[in-house]
Amino acid sequence: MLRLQTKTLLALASVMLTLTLVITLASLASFRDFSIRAATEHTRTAAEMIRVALTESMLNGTMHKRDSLLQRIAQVDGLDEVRVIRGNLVEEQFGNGLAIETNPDSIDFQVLQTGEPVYTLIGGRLSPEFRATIPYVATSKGDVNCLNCHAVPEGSVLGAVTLTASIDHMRTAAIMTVSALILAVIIFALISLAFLRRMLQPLVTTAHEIEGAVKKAKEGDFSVRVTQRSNDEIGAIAQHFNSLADGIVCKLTEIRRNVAHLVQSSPRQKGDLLADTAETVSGLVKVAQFKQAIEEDETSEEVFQRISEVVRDVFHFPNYSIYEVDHNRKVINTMDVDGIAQAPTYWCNPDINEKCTACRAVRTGHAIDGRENSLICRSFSIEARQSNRTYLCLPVIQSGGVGSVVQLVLNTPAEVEQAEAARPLLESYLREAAPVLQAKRLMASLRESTLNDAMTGLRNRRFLEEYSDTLVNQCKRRESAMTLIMLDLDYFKTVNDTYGHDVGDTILIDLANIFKANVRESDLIIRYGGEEFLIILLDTDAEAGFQVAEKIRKAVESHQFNAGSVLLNKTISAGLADFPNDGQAFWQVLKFADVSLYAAKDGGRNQVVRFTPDLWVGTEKY
Ligand SMILES: Nc1nc2c(ncn2[C@@H]2O[C@H](COP(=O)(O)OP(=O)(O)OP(=O)(O)O)[C@@H](O)[C@H]2O)c(=O)[nH]1
Repeated sequence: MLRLQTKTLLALASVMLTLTLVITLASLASFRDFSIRAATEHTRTAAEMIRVALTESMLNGTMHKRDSLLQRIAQVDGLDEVRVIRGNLVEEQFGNGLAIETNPDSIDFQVLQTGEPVYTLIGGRLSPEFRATIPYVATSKGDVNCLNCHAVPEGSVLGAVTLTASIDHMRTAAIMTVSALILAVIIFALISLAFLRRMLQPLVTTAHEIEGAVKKAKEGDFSVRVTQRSNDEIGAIAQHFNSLADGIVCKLTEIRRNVAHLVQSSPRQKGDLLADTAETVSGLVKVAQFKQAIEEDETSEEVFQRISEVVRDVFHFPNYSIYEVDHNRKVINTMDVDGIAQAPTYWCNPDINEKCTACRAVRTGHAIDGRENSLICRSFSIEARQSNRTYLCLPVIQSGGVGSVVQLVLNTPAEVEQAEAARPLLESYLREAAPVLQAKRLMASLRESTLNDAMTGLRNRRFLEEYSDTLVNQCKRRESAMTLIMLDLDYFKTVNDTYGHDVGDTILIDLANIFKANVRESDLIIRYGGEEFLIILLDTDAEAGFQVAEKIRKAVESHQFNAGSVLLNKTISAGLADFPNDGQAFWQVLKFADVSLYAAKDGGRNQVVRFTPDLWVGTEKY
């Protein structure tokens, strides 16, 4: 690439060279023209003088001495040869004349014939000479009447004079003049070049400095400044460039400060300030989009799935775990392993699921970095540790406690480095996820509470209303039956009346525990009304259900309820019906269980009555 200064100087040098050439050629041409004109005039004047001298010689009768006259004229400085040729008419009148006058060459001959002068250059390039051959024409109109002596017609050619003059001195003079001109132009060119170079120096240096600074800026280094060398436009460019660079650095620093505030740590700078900042800002934009997405998610499971996608797709970690600490802060649920939702615990000892304090991140609330010492958390999988893997566990703090943990399993030194770089942004994602997870958990527990009975911890009637369709569908899918048992404490009112409501509540809680102890985990126990309960035995027909109901009845009968100062014995009555054997609609079967309960009450209490169609005499809707 040609530099600006070189280009400008080369352009000027070319202009000067062309100018020199033009001046030289123009000078030579005009000089040649001038030389020829001057020689023509000189020779014409000399020819006229010779003609006058010869006329005078004729008048004075000294024509016979014309040879010496011509020789003396030829000695005049600048003339090389003077020769007179007689024309035919003169020879006819006065004879042949001198020998020299009778031997015309081709040019003499042409002039004698035409009566027109001929001017020409002869002698070649080395010693050029100018030759002029001029005719003498007879006239009666001048001072001397030629026709007085010459018996010729008016206008006849009497003869011709040939004059030869060297123009060597003129050529020397021309060369000297042109050389002087060229020298002057060269000196002018050199002075101009030096002046121009000096003029261009600040522009060129400033341009070089700006070029270097822009190159560095492209690599993200905005620290280079340009020296202000003058107070003209170049100086202004340097000044503007510097203030532009200052402005960029200032704005970028401000953006980085804000970004650092947002990610709560200084983003790593790899050298390119602009690219690093752009990368971090686009990372934060993704965090904001992530936040918006999880806020609109319905369940915490969906949020965990999005966190999993971030770890896998944004940060490109193939191996990781996501754990959720249960709301009672006792157990940990494994939400995701390597992108598989609800997968069994893989990268940690499964004991952490049962005892959440075995997870160091949950226990301490700090990030646990296994890179320095992989034994810092003993729950990390032994197999993984033996295969030189390490880990970085980041706790997600929800309402002052650890709500979840994201564990990165790092397989290679490159992944370890990658984790270090990714950590600030990943923690930003987790910070955004924390309140959303907390809100989802709160919503879930609120919803759970509306479906549960606060006193006994059993499901309530609202739960049954929401869940009955699912139950029916399950039954149909499995082609199995379920038994609905309605239960009611006998003479419970007297307990309240005698010992007060608190004792009554304690008895209801004890009763719920007896129910729980006598049915399968998969069965449903619902507090249906005040002291009325519904037990739904899944995959159980009425016959088997009756046995369970009996077992419960006996368990209650034999239980001694603590009424403060005394122990009480209480009994229950129960009625049961079978879905779908007793009825095709759930709420119909429930009604049948209810009427069976009333039959049990009517039958003397402390008994279980299985529904029979004769018990249903009503016609009302269920
Ligand atoms: N302590 C307490 N009592 C309740 C609760 N819910 C309902 N009860 C009481 O349970 C009693 C039910 O009385 P009744 O419907 O007359 O029935 P009962 O006295 O058990 O007699 P039978 O059912 O006919 O054997 C009422 O006194 C209610 O106030 C509760 O949550 N706690």
